[in-house]
Amino acid sequence: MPAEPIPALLPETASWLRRRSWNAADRPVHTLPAAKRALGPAGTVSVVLPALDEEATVGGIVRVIRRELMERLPLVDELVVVDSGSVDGTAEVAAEAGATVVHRDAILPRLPAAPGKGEVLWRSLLVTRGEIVCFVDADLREFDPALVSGIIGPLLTEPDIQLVKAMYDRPLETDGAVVPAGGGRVTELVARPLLNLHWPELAGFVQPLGGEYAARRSLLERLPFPTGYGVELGLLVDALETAGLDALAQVDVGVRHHRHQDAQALGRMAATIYRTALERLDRTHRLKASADLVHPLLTQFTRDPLTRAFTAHTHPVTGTERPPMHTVPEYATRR
Ligand SMILES: O=c1ccn([C@@H]2O[C@H](COP(=O)(O)OP(=O)(O)O)[C@@H](O)[C@H]2O)c(=O)[nH]1
Ligand SMILES: O=C(O)[C@@H](COP(=O)(O)O)O[C@H]1O[C@H](CO)[C@@H](O)[C@H](O)[C@H]1O
Repeated sequence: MPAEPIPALLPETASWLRRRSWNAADRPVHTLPAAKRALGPAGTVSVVLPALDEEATVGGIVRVIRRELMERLPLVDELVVVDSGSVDGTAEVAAEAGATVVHRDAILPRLPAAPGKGEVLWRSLLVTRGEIVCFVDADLREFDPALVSGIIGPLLTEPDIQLVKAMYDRPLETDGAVVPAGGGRVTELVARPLLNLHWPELAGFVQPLGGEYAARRSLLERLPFPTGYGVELGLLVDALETAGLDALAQVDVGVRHHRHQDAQALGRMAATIYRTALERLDRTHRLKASADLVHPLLTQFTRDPLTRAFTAHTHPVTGTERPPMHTVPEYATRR
């Protein structure tokens, strides 16, 4: 029995992985201010933290960005926390740490704010000035400034790049227990399968739902923003359709520690993401009538223990099924 051929990524996705998947160390942070200066106004950078009840973590993130990427190295020009309707001390803590804090209701008041992360990311474009906009979640712990400088780097040095996603290990850390690479549950169970089957060009993204990504304002201002948790999948798919795969990139920035929601909350997130995907499948006519026209491969990533690089593993997604048993002749004569 000949061995089944090992399935592989789409050629353009494999090529993309070789040319557009980097490490933060590829662009040492001390070299970036010169690249920024050379760009002039096109090199201005705004960092935006969407924050809903993040008083426990937002201050630490703001302080590190200010100290490392505004004071020690002039990389970031403005640091804005958009308060998404917090009822805790998020606004006070963020302001005390040195961020500009804007409440979502103060932005475009003629349009009442919808609940959700995407809503505040969208509104942030109205109250920031940078030509490069970098989104960072406000629930991160042990925040490493490379999560910002790593994804800004390509936008300061590669004119053709328009959007850069961070990639990182995502340990699942709950109640003192740590499951290495256990995080990104909606990514692994919903988003990655959806993207692989319907947008296989994007199968090379290690963290398609990651909350740390940077993009040129000239791209972001042309894209719709799903107002809830569909924003990451929506922006990634729409950036592919608008700018093309070669305008997208990802950078390995190490590890990301964040607060984890429970399974019921992630179920609501998954439903929103699935709906966001369905709307785009319909909009771009990718929703194939026949199931055998979806791309039948799933590519997952693990970090190689020796090279420490993310390594792709591609698996077939079988869609075969058997006919109703009553149509099988032997069934009628069975004893
Ligand atoms: O309605 C919302 C929901 C979330 N967030 C922020 O968006 C980021 C990511 O949200 P969350 O941590 O809930 O998502 P997870 O990382 O658990 O998927 C965090 O900074 C949240 O404070 C927000 O601003 N408004
Ligand atoms: O990637 C995921 O599966 C979810 C949940 O992560 P965990 O399972 O709690 O580590 O987290 C992401 O998804 C959200 C929706 O796109 C983003 O808004 C978050 O920034 C991101 O952390």
